[in-house]
Amino acid sequence: MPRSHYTGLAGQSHDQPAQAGVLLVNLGTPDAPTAAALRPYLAQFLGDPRVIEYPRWLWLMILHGVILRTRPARSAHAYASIWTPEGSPLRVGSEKLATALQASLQSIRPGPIRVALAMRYGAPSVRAQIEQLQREGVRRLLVLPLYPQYSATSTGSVIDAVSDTFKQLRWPPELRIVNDYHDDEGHIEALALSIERWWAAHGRGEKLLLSFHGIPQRYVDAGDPYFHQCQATARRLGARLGLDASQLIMSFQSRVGREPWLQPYTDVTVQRLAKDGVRRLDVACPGFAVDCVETLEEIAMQNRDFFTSAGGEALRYIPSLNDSSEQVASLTALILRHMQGWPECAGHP
Ligand SMILES: C=CC1=C(C)c2cc3[nH]c(cc4nc(cc5[nH]c(cc1n2)c(C)c5CCC(=O)O)C(CCC(=O)O)=C4C)c(C)c3C=C
Ligand SMILES: [Fe+2]
Ligand SMILES: [Fe+2]
Repeated sequence: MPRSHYTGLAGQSHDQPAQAGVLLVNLGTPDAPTAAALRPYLAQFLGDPRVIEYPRWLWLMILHGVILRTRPARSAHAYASIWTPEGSPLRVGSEKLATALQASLQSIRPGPIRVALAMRYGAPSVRAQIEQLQREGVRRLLVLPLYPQYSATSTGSVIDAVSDTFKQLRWPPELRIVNDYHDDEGHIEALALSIERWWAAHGRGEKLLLSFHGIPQRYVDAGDPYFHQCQATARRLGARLGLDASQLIMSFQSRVGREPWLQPYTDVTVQRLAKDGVRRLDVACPGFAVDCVETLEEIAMQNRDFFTSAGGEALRYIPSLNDSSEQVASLTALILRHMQGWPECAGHP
């Protein structure tokens, strides 16, 4: 008999109690802060047509012929400066968040909700984790991409990975996917509380800069709602913190390549603020659920240096929500709300 095309669970009892599962998905990260580990990671990430919308064959030639010869070594340097004894901050932080959410859901709905974590690029893959959840009896699945703002390059690509997996399953679970949570009440409150907690411990700077990951302007022109959602998050967070337009600034970081990305750029903005006389600048990155190379190196090191070199005194980075009690509470509520109507999750917390 030929091996079946579809992944099933041969031999598994079909009457085990149904479970609900939550699959958290973050971007992924290299296995080590070395050029050798960066190369396959960047090849998969930058080879994703959702991330680079460019004529396919031409881009693959540039990627493999030019970019993967130079960028891995440069990126490895950035990763080396933030690597921890436990590994990459993005992996460690995402795993801690998953563990904390499992415990939190367990205390409210003992038994039927399982939490797993997948990486869009690298391991554990979306496919491997969905198959694992199925083996554990999950018949209803909520996918929660750890991106508060929807972009086709981030959330859209997670949806691709889930869709590709589902095509291969003999008996896929019932599915829901969180598209974004950029203006979720509980999420805005969690951001505000964590910034206020940080201010209570460290004092307040003159201005608060909210730096989001950038994407090419062309994608927004083509209909990506990302810019609009970043603006909405910034506006709601600013209102909740009682900041006016002169105290709250928004910018976009991590530009790659030559075409225009969303503006204003973070590096240009921090230098302008220093030249305008701002001495103490607070920076938060509400688009990142968990701290990573983009926050810990690009903001807290690179942009801090840009700011002080241009005459500023101190750029203070306010950490992402990570596995804080604020984030665990807001995501627990978000998960239970999205699972409403599923028998495993009946009732309210
Ligand atoms: C070149 C195109 C890129 C697009 C478009 C893009 C969108 C995008 N990215 C994130 C979140 C993260 N990106 C991270 C790292 C990172 N991003 C790009 C490129 C694009 N991102 C590169 C090349 C890298 C690797 C690091 C480097 O070489 O500079 C990370 C951190 C990963 C880590 O391991 O710490 C995150 C998180 C979002 C949310 C997004 C679209 C909205
Ligand atoms: Fe990125
Ligand atoms: Fe970066």
